Amino acid sequence: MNAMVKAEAVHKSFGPVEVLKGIDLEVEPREVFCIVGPSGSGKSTFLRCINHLEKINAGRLYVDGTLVGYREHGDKLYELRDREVAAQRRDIGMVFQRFNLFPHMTALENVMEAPVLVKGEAKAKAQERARALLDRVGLGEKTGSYPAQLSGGQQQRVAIARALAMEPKLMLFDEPTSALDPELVGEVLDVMRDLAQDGMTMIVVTHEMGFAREVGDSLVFMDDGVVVESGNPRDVLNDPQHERTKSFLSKVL
Ligand SMILES: Nc1ncnc2c1ncn2[C@@H]1O[C@H](COP(=O)(O)OP(=O)(O)OP(=O)(O)O)[C@@H](O)[C@H]1O
Repeated sequence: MNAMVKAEAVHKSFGPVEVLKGIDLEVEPREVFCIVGPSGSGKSTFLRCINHLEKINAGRLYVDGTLVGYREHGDKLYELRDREVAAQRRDIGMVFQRFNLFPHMTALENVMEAPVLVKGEAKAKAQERARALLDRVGLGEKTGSYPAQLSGGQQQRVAIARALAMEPKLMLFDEPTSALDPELVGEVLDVMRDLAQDGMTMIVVTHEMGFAREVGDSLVFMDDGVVVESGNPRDVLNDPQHERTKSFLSKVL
């Protein structure tokens, strides 16, 4: 079986600044793969490369065995057309730190939007699934609410339902709880835990070490654009081997 994500010597620079300096990793299907590390270490940039929001400069990045953003011919790479990129992106759901919901649409409309617009799904069918998804994230009573009428935790749960509406095979979470008031963090982590139990493949950039320890199958510690250390989350968090990991964890644990 293909790895769900495979990174081989992935490099990414912004102008002269090299942010990813050769990332190698593999995420297996159904795995909850956590990425931790200090601010500026390149965690978000790596997720954004998987989801076509950034283009890598060197190396290879695969999702489910398919090269991201390029077609390989011999040892040459050709950029994909927009249509092909859009098709690849459909398989990937992304949840950001800020919920990015459409403010003028209800929770239900936010969740239905992409299946109708992007996949051309019939409205009635999209609506039915959107209701079921909102129910699943505990918001069955809030389908008619606008984002401004919802708490941060509720908005983030709508954002998760919206990503799930496209039936992705991979979910990317970029610090999904770090913009929330502390009392709202748990409700979002509960939804993520539920997704993990359902077998969703998830890459989670997080500072929630409790979640990583409990729910994570693998964890990498990134610093300064490289993977410094990786392994089972319990092992890495309880007994870090590298000085940089030890120093970071001593500040956050
Ligand atoms: N579009 C961009 N243009 C220029 N520099 C960028 C761009 N995006 C990110 N960077 C830089 O890349 C570096 C890594 O940023 P990134 O957001 O990936 O780190 P991070 O580990 O996710 O940090 P944080 O935990 O603060 O979100 C930072 O120095 C950032 O300023």
